[in-house]
Amino acid sequence: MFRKDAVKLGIAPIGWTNDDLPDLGKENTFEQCISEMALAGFTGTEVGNKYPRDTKILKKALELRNMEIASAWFSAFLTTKPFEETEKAFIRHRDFLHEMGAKVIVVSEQGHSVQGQMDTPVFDAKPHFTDEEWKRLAEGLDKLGELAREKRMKVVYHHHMGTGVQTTAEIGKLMDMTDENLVFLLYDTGHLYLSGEDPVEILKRYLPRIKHVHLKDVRDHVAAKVKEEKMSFLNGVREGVFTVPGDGSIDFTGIFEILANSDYKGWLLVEAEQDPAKANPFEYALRARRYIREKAGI
Ligand SMILES: O=C1C[C@@H](O)[C@H](O)[C@@H](O)C1=O
Ligand SMILES: [Co+2]
Repeated sequence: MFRKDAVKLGIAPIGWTNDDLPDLGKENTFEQCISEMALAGFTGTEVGNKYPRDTKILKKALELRNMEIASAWFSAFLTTKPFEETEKAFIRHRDFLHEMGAKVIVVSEQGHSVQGQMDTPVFDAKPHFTDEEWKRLAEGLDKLGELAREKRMKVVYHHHMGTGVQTTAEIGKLMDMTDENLVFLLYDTGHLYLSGEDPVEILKRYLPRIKHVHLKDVRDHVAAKVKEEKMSFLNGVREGVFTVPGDGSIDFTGIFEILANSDYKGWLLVEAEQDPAKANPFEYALRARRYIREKAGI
């Protein structure tokens, strides 16, 4: 059983409006999105591009609904651009999140990433970093980790389909090459399962370094189609490869048990990008909330 004060439940706006596929949910407003999140029983969210960037306005809208900001995605380009470019953008992002009260900063290396390319087959064309790129990535992440620590925050690295840090071996290499006190891991069930990794094994292995969790489920039959038809990551999303926990093929029982019996403290954040015209986001948020109550007892 989870300790009541250990975890908070959040949900990402990506089921309502998808920043990577802006036509998905373009009709859904920021207010509708956060109101439905709160109504479904969540108290936190990540930041989508419809959210106001003025922290006063954003805080007020969230406070009215008893919601808070858990974190927000940051794209790093440590392998392909001068460090200073990533550093400058990171500091702006960090300060915004700090002002909003978040404790973790989601970072993903987007150098050579194919996750945003509409026609690149995600299973065939993921990048592989050279030794030099690994070094730049690890050293850069340590520096971002130090910048986060200045504000008593943590960098949580997001392994991701279509990027250079996707597989078990790549996650292991990143964990080995970075400072365990500066760079932490974001555990995203959907990306691990879709990639063919064992989510339970990764959870057990890196538990002390996991400081943020994305709960995402995968529809097996769509995943098979994405592979066979050489679809891109985004076309896979459009096709419905991801869904909310309990609606796909991942059994979350063991995952919840391991987290509940560990020292994990932080967010469990449902993140299920799919077409809101096919999967009503409010309805799916309610389903996710019910599943978490049944399986995790919270
Ligand atoms: O955390 C995430 C943020 C999204 O932009 C991304 O593409 C999604 O798959 C994800 O896991
Ligand atoms: Co995620």
